[in-house]
Amino acid sequence: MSIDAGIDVAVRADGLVLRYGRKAALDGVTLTLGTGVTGLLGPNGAGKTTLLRILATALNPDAGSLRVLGHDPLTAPGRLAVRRRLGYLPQDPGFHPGFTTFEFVDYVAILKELTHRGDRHTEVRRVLSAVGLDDQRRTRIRALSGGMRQRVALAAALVGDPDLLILDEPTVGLDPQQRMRFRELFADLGEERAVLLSTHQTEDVMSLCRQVVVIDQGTVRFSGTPADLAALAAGRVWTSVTREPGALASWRTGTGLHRHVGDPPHGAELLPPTIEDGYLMLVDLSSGGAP
Ligand SMILES: Nc1ncnc2c1ncn2[C@@H]1O[C@H](COP(=O)(O)OP(=O)(O)OP(=O)(O)O)[C@@H](O)[C@H]1O
Repeated sequence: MSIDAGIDVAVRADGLVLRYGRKAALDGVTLTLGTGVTGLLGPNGAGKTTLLRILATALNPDAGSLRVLGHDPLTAPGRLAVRRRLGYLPQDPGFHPGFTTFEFVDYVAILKELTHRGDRHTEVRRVLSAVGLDDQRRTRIRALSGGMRQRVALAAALVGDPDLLILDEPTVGLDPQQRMRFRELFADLGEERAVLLSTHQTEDVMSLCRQVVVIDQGTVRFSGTPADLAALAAGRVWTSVTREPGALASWRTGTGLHRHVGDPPHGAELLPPTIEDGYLMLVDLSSGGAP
């Protein structure tokens, strides 16, 4: 992909601010996204959906500058150019429950300016097949399970083979087999384009993402590789038979032993850190904590 004046950059955001009333949901977010899958982690209310909506041109920031696919989405022509090359899976896709799966994705394809009926229907079949919904084309959306609806929403985001995919919690509600399938799909998609996905699943980030961005209270707390995120907790994860009240986080695992993240006592039995441990070192646990 060579989108931004020959540079492999899909998104360049600088100092994005978005306020709801007096509360800043984003308080100066700066980030760069290139080809590959980037995971966006953060506690509930951190500003993930707000950021994705701005990148997807559904919301204008109050301050800051933005380039998406080489265009300025804060101008009308720039916004149109971005929308033509963007796939967006919002948290609430606004399904019409009376539509069949095919009708809904076809409707999205019409909005995406696929005007030739035959070509459009071929594209709709392609994306439904990509998400494993060949057999549900004629099923009404109201009759689909939550996980299947999620697949319909992803199919809609894939219409037109976009250069940038913005996915708001795409694996929510999926069973482990489907999650694995989605990971394969995202990894394939990320080979040639930029994919940004927000998630609370740290395993998705570990197994899939080239880059991970952590936001908390509207600011970027970390940007780097998943391995670098895990490394933040190196030497700070340990196990013992008893609970440690002084740890940042401490829980009894299925083996009966306790796992702790924080400052280990002298002589503690250290464990290799996961990205969840690194994440716990970053976010303010009093604000909610879970990724
Ligand atoms: N339309 C709105 N009006 C007022 N406040 C809002 C609105 N949308 C979001 N907020 C607030 O902005 C902050 C960021 O919300 P956002 O939905 O971006 O967080 P998030 O990281 O996506 O959370 P989650 O993980 O729970 O989906 C939260 O404090 C939220 O309450």
